[in-house]
Amino acid sequence: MLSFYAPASIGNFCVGFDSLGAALAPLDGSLLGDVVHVAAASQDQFRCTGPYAAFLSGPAEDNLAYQCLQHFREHVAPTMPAVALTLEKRLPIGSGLGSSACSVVATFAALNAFANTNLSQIDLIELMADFEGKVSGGRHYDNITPCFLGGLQLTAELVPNRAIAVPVPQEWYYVIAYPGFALNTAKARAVLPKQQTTHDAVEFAQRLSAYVLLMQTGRFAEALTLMQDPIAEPHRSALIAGFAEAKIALPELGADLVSISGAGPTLFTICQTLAQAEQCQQWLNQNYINEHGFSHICKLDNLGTRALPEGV
Ligand SMILES: Nc1ncnc2c1ncn2[C@@H]1O[C@H](COP(=O)(O)OP(=O)(O)OP(=O)(O)O)[C@@H](O)[C@H]1O
Ligand SMILES: N[C@@H](CCO)C(=O)O
Repeated sequence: MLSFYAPASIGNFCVGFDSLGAALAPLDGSLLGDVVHVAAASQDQFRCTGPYAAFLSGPAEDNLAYQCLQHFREHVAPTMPAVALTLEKRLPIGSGLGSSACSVVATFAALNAFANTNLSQIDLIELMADFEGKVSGGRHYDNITPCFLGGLQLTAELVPNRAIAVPVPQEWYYVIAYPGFALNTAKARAVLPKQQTTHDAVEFAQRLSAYVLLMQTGRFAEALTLMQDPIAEPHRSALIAGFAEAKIALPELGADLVSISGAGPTLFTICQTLAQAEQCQQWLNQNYINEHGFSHICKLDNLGTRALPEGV
């Protein structure tokens, strides 16, 4: 049996709407992402298990992982032997942590390995983005590529190989807090303005290009000062109960940045020390998350999607 883990990710990474994303690795070593198991079988079978499987209790046809299996069988590897595919759904749906991307990426990575198809990086990313785009109300790569490749990725159709890794400082800690309620990505995209003024478009390009160049040259403190999101945050914060309060409270506890992870409602902070990250996490546990929510202090996951040793 093959088992593939695909990590959660922060879409947009504040400055790069639809263009920048980072994969997450909790400090405590827990698996914050989905796992897909593939084993040989007498005929194709699909199962969804795990803590969030109950939120995908409809027919298999509605599950992205099953749709990816069907597509792979019909269009990529028709001669692949029959498989039993199990999605271990470990991330909440509509979380802003790239939950749908995790299922899609883990499934295609596992099937690509099982069938020895050796698809190129571009072909795999394109397949993954097709399926992510089906449910999220727009085609974007900023969960798919960090989830697949790890690290912080500048990612778009026009980027060579769809992704370029951007360096990050070792010192940054990322506190993520999922408040315990869902926000559908398509709904969070629908509240955004359909057009930007020339001034706003130019400013977005200036901010993102300066940010990436500063990160690339190790000028991390200056890069951090550019982390603002005029594109999505002003329109989405009203959809996320408690976000405005957190944006005020957390900088006083040492957060250098408070922003929305992907389409929300998960929030993330950047802190320079573990002590500051712990203070922010404590505040978020007390003030932002309900009984269904959770928080983690993370570093970036530099491995991306990978095979797990048997028995994990
Ligand atoms: N395996 C799956 N994982 C997640 N969502 C799935 C899956 N299969 C089907 N879906 C459906 O896809 C939709 C995903 O919604 P949405 O894009 O808001 O979630 P998300 O991926 O968690 O968001 P985000 O990318 O902001 O983290 C839901 O309607 C959900 O029912
Ligand atoms: N870039 C996407 C990420 C979705 O998680 C958005 O903000 O809509």
